[in-house]
Amino acid sequence: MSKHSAIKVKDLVKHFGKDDNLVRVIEGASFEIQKGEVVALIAPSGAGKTTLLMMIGCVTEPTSGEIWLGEDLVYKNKWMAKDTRKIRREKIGFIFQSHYLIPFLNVLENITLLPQANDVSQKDAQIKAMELLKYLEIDDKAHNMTSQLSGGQNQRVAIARALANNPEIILADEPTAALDGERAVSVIKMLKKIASEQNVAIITVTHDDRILPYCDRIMKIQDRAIVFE
Ligand SMILES: Nc1ncnc2c1ncn2[C@@H]1O[C@H](COP(=O)(O)OP(=O)(O)OP(=O)(O)O)[C@@H](O)[C@H]1O
Repeated sequence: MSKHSAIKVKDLVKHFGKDDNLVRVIEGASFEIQKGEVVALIAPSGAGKTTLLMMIGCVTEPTSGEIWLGEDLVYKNKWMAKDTRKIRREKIGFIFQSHYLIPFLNVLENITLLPQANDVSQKDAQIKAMELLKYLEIDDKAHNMTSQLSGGQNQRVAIARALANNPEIILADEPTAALDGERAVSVIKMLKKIASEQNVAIITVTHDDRILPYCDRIMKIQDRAIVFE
């Protein structure tokens, strides 16, 4: 396991159902993603992009194989840790197509909710949240309700929320799908900056050709295996 590796997947298999209802989604996928890399994951609908992301994110249990996150073997034919939620909280930030911000909380409260649930004090959570909002250039919106923000601004808040626990890995599922061209590019540029400045590995599922030039590598699911372009 290299020191620079953020994600390593070996012989990963995922099937849903069995017998007549067996769906083979991933068959023997192996790949490695380095810290600081932004990788686009592209494949046709139903090919298994979300399933792959959710296995790496310790949400969906694989059928077999190995998953390493940094130096930790988190899955080897079974979850290796008793508490997969803890791994998720400590190592991973998720960003989705719909930002899933809570409409009746302001921007700052949305970002500090999870760290506070993880026993970070309100003061420390707010200091970190303000740092992130400054970094993402929306600190002037800290006390606004999310309903008062544009789609692109809300997606930045969702990025700040994903970063609030200092994750080693960000998993993004079509983070720019709801945005127009300029805002989509601004969000991917932001992710690229985070990856290189904070040494975070980012996998982003996308159907959006506009963001591919900003990614370091393009990963595809082809014949149930992973290939790089
Ligand atoms: N819980 C489940 N039970 C059974 N089959 C499932 C389940 N979740 C996903 N699948 C199947 O696994 C395959 C991959 O689904 P997945 O959602 O990962 O694809 P995707 O590439 O993300 O698709 P899209 O681009 O449409 O979001 C599909 O055939 C889907 O029907």
